[in-house]
Amino acid sequence: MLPKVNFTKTQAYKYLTSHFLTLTHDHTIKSLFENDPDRFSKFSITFEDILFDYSKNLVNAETIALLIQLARECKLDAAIKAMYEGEKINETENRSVLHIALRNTTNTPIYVDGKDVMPEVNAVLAKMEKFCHTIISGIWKGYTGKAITDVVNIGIGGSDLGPVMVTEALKHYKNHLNIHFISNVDGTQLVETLKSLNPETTLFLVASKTFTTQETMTNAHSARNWFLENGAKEADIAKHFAALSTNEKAVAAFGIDIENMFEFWDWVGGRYSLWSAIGLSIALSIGFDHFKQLLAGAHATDQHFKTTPFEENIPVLMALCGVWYINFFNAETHAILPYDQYLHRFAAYFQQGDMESNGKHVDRNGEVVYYETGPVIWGEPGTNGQHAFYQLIHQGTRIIPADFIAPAQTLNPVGDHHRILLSNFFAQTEALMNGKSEKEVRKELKKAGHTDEETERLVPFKVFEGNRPTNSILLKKITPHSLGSLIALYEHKIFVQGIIWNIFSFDQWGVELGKQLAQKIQPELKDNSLVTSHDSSTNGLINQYKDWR
Ligand SMILES: O=P(O)(O)OC[C@H]1O[C@](O)(CO)[C@@H](O)[C@@H]1O
Repeated sequence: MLPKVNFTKTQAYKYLTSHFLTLTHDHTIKSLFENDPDRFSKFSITFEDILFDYSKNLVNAETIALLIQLARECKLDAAIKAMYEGEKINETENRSVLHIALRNTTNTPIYVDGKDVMPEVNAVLAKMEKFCHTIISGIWKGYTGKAITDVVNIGIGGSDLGPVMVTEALKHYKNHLNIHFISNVDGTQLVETLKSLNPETTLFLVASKTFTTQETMTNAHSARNWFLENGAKEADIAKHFAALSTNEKAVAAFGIDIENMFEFWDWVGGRYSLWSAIGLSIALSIGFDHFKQLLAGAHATDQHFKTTPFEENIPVLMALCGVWYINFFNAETHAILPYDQYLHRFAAYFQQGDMESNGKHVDRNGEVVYYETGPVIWGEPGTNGQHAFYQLIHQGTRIIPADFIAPAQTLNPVGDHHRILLSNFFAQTEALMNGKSEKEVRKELKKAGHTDEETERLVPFKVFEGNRPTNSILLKKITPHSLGSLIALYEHKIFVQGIIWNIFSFDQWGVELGKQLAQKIQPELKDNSLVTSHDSSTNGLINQYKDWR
């Protein structure tokens, strides 16, 4: 059982409330640097090939000490232990939460209901490895004797976003196989994807934890129809369809050979499943050795999170800084801004990871909370974001804590590109912190030849308040290992915040209502009869749709 502490009732929260007033009145981030030449070394941590710099936050040593006291009062250490020991901390679904077991490369036993899960984890990994070898090498033949050239992952949510994000992030390491993803039930994605494919050389991976998700099953059935309508027979399905699931019965009912099923378990949350059989498209794309490196990178973070004192623990500090801004500064969103094109789906991935986990308004006692919980997560790769939405981060009315992520080494050295990219990465966090004062603006305008009158007119628009908080995460290079570590840092950050906020981070009841209503509306769309069973807006929209279709 997880501890159930209301963090707003702790001593630390009380202290933080008064500390907030003194710190925000007396300091800016800029002044914190001016007053402490060692600030960077005090507020940054190097872990393997990742430098986490949180010095450009509105925190001092006292803030961090109080936030850590808060974590202790919320019994974070007991919660971490409970997760790592396989306790059923997903209490509303009565499940353990063990994505850490999927990448437990040191193979220490982890027990669920008294049974070590590692033999099963290793058996599936071995099966995946063998499968990857036969597909990538071309030993596996399609129904006309040709090798597989294209792999289509059919899944949605956690059965899509992780594989999409990682295959994109590790594109540099990919082999000859073309990997495609179909997630949306909008037939457009299916039709556009299948257009370029040859059934003789295409492998479909039907990725669904439950194997009941409507979008995925609809797409999987349509893909099977396409396969059969284009020359293949029922008996050929075994050579072209595999399933990644926990639900053997439903996989068999769909007609997929159980030999081609890659299993995982109910203790793997959908949005934490890229490390499981759900990662098969990743392993096929980059090869199994690279996939193992991805797991090893995540395992290294798991060890860091489990064994490092909170003062030096990156996910703990990421989480606590987030709590500081959300619960004391009323920050509503958190931006993830990777200065690396390969990470272009990283923010989208953690939209599900974070928002499906911590988008909760009921605490672990079943009480409605009166404090803020999970932030809105958003972001795009820099420098594209700079030319789109950074205006609001620099000069808008809201506080937007942001993570800036960049690799020191590029995988694609071309001319001066990487130097330009990284100079922007460094410049942005500096600009957000320092801003530009009236005095500086005046000097600049005068130097540019503006009259006194013009200068005074323009000054207010050109001032940057600064004092906008950021984390910088500098990686040596994007590798399967470093990416694995980075993803796991964010996963554990989400866990820590869920513990502080006293919410259950591993269920997702909030996605059910819309699904239920869609099931109810679906039969109403069959014919053209007038619909009157809903509110007037929903009726009006449905009836107009019927009129126009
Ligand atoms: O893998 P499944 O069972 O098809 O579920 C897909 C997704 O649907 C959800 O249950 C709800 O969106 C996610 O948590 C999950 O990742």
